[in-house]
Amino acid sequence: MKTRSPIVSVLGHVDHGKTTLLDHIRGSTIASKEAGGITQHIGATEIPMDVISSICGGFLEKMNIQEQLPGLFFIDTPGHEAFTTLRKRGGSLADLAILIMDVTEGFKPQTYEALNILKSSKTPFVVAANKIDKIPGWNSTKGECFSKAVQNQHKNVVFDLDQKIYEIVGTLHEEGFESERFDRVSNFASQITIVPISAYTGEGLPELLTMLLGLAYQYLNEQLQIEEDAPASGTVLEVKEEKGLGLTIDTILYDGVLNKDDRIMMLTKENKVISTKIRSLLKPKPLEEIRESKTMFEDTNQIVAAAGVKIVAPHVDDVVSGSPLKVANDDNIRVEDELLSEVDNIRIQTNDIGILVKADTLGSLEALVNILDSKDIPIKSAEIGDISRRDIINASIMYEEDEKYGVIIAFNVNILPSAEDELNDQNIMVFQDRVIYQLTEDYLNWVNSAKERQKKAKLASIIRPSKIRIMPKLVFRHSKPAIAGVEIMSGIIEKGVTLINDKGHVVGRVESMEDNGENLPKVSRGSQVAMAIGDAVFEKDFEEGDVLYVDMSERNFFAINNELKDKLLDDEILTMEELQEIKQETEDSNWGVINTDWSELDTLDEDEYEDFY
Ligand SMILES: Nc1nc2c(ncn2[C@@H]2O[C@H](COP(=O)(O)OP(=O)(O)OP(=O)(O)O)[C@@H](O)[C@H]2O)c(=O)[nH]1
Repeated sequence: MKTRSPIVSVLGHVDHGKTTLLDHIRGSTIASKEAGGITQHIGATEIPMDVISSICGGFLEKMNIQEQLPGLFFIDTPGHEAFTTLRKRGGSLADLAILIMDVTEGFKPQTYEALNILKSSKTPFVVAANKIDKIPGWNSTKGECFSKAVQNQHKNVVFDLDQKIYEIVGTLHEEGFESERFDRVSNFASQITIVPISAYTGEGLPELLTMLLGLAYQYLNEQLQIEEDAPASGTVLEVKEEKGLGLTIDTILYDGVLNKDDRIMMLTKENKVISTKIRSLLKPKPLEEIRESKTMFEDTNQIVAAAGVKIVAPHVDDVVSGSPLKVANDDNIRVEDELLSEVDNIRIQTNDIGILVKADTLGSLEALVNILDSKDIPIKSAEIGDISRRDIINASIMYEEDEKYGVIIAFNVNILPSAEDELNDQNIMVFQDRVIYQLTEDYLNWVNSAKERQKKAKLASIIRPSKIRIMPKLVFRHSKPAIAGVEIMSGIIEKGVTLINDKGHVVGRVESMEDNGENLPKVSRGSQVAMAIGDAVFEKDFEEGDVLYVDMSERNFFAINNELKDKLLDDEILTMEELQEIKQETEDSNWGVINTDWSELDTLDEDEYEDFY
């Protein structure tokens, strides 16, 4: 057994300083070469303990931390959001995390997202409140520990910083975490530590690294014990083409040992297990040698966790980023089962009806599905890979079931050209964003605004009460259609409505209304227009001087009562009452008496809705 370095990932919003922090940590360690320097891995950087001790000065002793760990192993997060969701068996690939934020900006969408991911993967983390040197009046000293640097500041500057820290404490509290500035933490087991730093000047880095080590000692004892000669386990970061080498797999090993002649198993985008034999194991060359030889990598025969390694092997085209990687030299079936059970672990509950989800890696798919689940958004299918024509067709089938599920939520994937064409022909929505949590928000906002739009459309289609009078001596045409001069006596009348007389008989449908040669779609009280009434015959269906009412169904009547009544004018209300009287006398003595709630209308399907109108 040996203790490996804890794997640390740096998460945070765009531009809040992830790269600068990692660069600074690397930079300071390169500078302190005599202390042993760093090991550059594929996709990661390892800082040995003696280097950390030299950066942290007396802090480690002060914290009473024994030097038991080989160092800290930082995954190179920047520019690759999917890293935030890399997983290993039973949780996140990272054992520890730094949640970094710009102290002058506080929480931003990706900060919330990172926090959610840390919460759901239960990864212990430290908050780095970065860019303290940007606080107006801050007096920087390169590489200084925060505890000393803060003594060099004017009291107003310290006050400013504290205000900002307390805002972060407040937001963390709302998100379910108790936290404090590291030097005021009373209980390390229940409070998250916040370390003010500048990734730029290096201020506060000693404390940041010390706090990480503190977390490692507190939480990670067993997790870090590995068997040095056990077959390796790892997580695939990326499959990528490398000049002269073909397809290679960048992998982080978190357990065991990988040998050059090992056979390995990984998962494909289709969740199938592939088995392949390693051709070569590569690690980065030291910087000076890269300059001389221009080749970036060197061969190695064996590599022990924790480590980042580039693997050259055939048949790896379909391997998915985030896939587990395992050595399978003898008991292939067992290893295959283990891999498949990892996929099952990503518990994706699918429904008959729901949205489609696409993501680039197993980890990001899992994170996305978890967030959608927590918001009770049903998922029809969740898959890795670009959006294909088949996805668009499947989403359009869902659209037929329910408009709000005719949707694809996609993280870090592209729309294939053939799918673009199909998409143009369909009504479905594709949501794409680099922030997982933003995708869910956008989708929910869209669903809500669609509901609002539907409601507005329903309101707009309610027929309003209105009555008209056929003016004497102004019947211009007797039939097909009958055309007469009319006066609008109440309400607003729209083209297309049906008119009835005071005996409840249908007179005809308003085909058009005209005034001074102008065609009018709707006309309001007091106007006089020439009205064409289809199917009506003068002196059979209506006479000069007749008062005619706009006809409506009983449900429309209730809809007005429930939704529009306070918007009606007195004369319109009167017209409603007159219409009700006519209906009660001619159709049903209870017409318009038993009210049905409008909200029921929201649950009507299309046919019922048509019926209603
Ligand atoms: N003043 C100051 N600027 C900083 C500090 N840390 C980072 N910056 C600047 O902020 C900008 C963004 O920093 P990055 O390190 O690239 O941020 P990032 O989080 O890696 O950004 P992405 O990789 O795009 O997500 C750069 O211009 C940095 O120089 C800091 O402590 N102080």
